[in-house]
Amino acid sequence: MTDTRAIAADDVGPGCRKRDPILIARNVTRTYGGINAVDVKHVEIPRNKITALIGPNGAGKTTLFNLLTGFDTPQSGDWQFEGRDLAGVSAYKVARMGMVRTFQLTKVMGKLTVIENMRLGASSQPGESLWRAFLPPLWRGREREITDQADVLLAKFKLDTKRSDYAASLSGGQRKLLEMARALMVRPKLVMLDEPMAGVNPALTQSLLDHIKNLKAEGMTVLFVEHDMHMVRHIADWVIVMAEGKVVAEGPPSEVMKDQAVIDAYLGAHHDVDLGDSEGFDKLEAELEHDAESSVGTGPDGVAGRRIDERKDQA
Ligand SMILES: Nc1ncnc2c1ncn2[C@@H]1O[C@H](COP(=O)(O)OP(=O)(O)OP(=O)(O)O)[C@@H](O)[C@H]1O
Repeated sequence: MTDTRAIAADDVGPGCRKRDPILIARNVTRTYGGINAVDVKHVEIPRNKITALIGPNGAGKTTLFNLLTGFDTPQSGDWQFEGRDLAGVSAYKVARMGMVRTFQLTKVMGKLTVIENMRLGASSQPGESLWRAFLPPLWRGREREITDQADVLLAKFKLDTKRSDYAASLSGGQRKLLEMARALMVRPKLVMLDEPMAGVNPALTQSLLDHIKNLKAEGMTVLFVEHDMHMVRHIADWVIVMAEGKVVAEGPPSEVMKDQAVIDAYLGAHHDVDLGDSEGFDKLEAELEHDAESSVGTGPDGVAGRRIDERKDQA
């Protein structure tokens, strides 16, 4: 059933409190030379919603992703994921705690096969524990589990036919799918996608959109950076806008696109972005309505291979 309760806990605006935040960040700053790449006083990401992080080039979106996921270190600030402090926690551990991210330029390993890439994404590898290494039945069992989970995901992302191909042979869009599928190997709670649609051909765009919507349908939270405003309007429940390192606006997509601070932020750097036009958006809606590929609501096994009854137990 769709959750129609308000996302914000108080007045909607930059830095507003959420009814049920999964991630809370305070006073996070990062400077490069004299530039304030990120200067975020307070931001909260709502649980089990799709939040778009938008803003003109150089606004600090990717830097904020890097800081929150342990790929970069801020000058100041603290942030909690599911109530646990993450400042100083390595990227590897952040992912194992259930917060994963993908990159603007995909980081799949070209010289490994698709299935090998998937296996690398698993939360614990058989070789990681010394005593397990001395007990072959234990690590063989875990290896089988990892491979089975990877195969389920590859089938869902329609990459199963590419299983033994080198990742380098995939198209840009397929690499994005592989990176997303690999991120799901840790059965995350929060999935952060940096420009998931960039460089993806129109045939795969619909499939990617569906996968993002499926993540939410299966109980996950999504935070994504995107420049395509029609995509944002189509799938986001909430939009956070950054400019010059700060959060300058946030709210539901239809409201945010009308916000003067957002229009001003974009007019400086992004003349080509059409924030108000709904024609393209309506066309996209119509196309997706007839999208036979849509897999929202598929069977008891979700995209992440976690059974729906299992997720209900955790709720
Ligand atoms: N490694 C770095 N060294 C120096 N400056 C950097 C570095 N990374 C980011 N910056 C600067 O920090 C600011 C924020 O950059 P960032 O890439 O986070 O913006 P963005 O909103 O993700 O932009 P885009 O939409 O173009 O990806 C920019 O002024 C950028 O030049």
